[in-house]
Amino acid sequence: MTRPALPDWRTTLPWPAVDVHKHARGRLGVVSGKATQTGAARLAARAGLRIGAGVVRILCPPDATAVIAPAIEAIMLTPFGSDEALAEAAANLDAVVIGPAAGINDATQANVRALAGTGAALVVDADGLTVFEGWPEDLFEVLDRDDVLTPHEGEFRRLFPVLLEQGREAAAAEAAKRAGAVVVLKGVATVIAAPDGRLSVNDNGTPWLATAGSGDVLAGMIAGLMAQRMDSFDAARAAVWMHAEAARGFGPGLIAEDLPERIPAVLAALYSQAV
Ligand SMILES: NC(=O)C1=CN([C@@H]2O[C@H](COP(=O)(O)OP(=O)(O)OC[C@H]3O[C@@H](n4cnc5c(N)ncnc54)[C@H](OP(=O)(O)O)[C@@H]3O)[C@@H](O)[C@H]2O)[C@@H](O)CC1
Ligand SMILES: Nc1ncnc2c1ncn2[C@@H]1O[C@H](COP(=O)(O)OP(=O)(O)O)[C@@H](O)[C@H]1O
Repeated sequence: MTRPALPDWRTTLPWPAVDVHKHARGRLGVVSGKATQTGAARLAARAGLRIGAGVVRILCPPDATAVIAPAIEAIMLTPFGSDEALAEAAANLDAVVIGPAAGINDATQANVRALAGTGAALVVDADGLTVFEGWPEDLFEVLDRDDVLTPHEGEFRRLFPVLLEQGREAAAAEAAKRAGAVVVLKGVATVIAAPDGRLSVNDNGTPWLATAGSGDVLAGMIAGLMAQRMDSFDAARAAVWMHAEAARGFGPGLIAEDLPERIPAVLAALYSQAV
């Protein structure tokens, strides 16, 4: 029986070395929303841990601490009370997710800016994108080329109001150039574009992913690979493919909580094909 061709990013997937320790496997942070909106961050954090980041920490507003603490085990928790405190808490992180259920308010904008000033590579999703509707340049000017934006089409239009008229691939390519960052335009066939012109269209999507919180899981998966120092474009391509493969493996009845639990099977299949 012939095996399906391995995805070309497979060779750069981070496998742990024999002498690795948890900090060397990558430190990931996920910014949570307020006390009533913590689920999205917990989904992203769990996905980041499952995909191999060695240490995962949720950074939360102080009021969310009592809600999140009883709902996590391996994941750690640090409260922050201001954007400066957030940047301090993120100082030694390799990658950070901000946006899922973060809140559409000035604090989220300030938090994105503060994180952009740290050494961490960013995945900006959901509210972290929406808060820049009307002034996207304020976001683009603080991004680095290894940061990743993960809009669905609604969020994409908020930052790039007319680009989708060119078609999804051209729109994503132009958006990546304008943003100076990797753009993951989510949808049936997710388009991944880098500011240097690299572009990829994912081919294993499944409508079982159309369920609340699945994008939060994807953000955590991408950032989890970036925390392990995978190139951001490859991390996005790999995570989008594995996210869909996890959903396909589960099938009917899938909810976002199921996705992180399917990641080990997807990773194991990739690993066994490679050895
Ligand atoms: N467990 C949790 O805690 C979860 C928390 N979450 C958090 O909740 C917050 C609000 O989330 P949300 O879904 O209401 O915001 P958002 O996606 O902007 O939708 C607003 C409008 O945008 C549009 N639109 C949406 N999708 C589209 C698409 N693919 N393509 C095109 N258009 C699309 C659509 O407009 P319509 O088409 O209805 O006119 C829709 O009504 C946010 O912080 C999020 O992170 C979620 O992550 C879920 C799990
Ligand atoms: N019909 C579909 N076919 C394939 N993938 C889909 C479909 N609908 C949604 N998805 C995927 O599901 C995820 C939804 O993300 P998002 O809209 O941000 O949801 P949420 O904000 O609830 O987390 C994205 O990865 C998107 O590509």
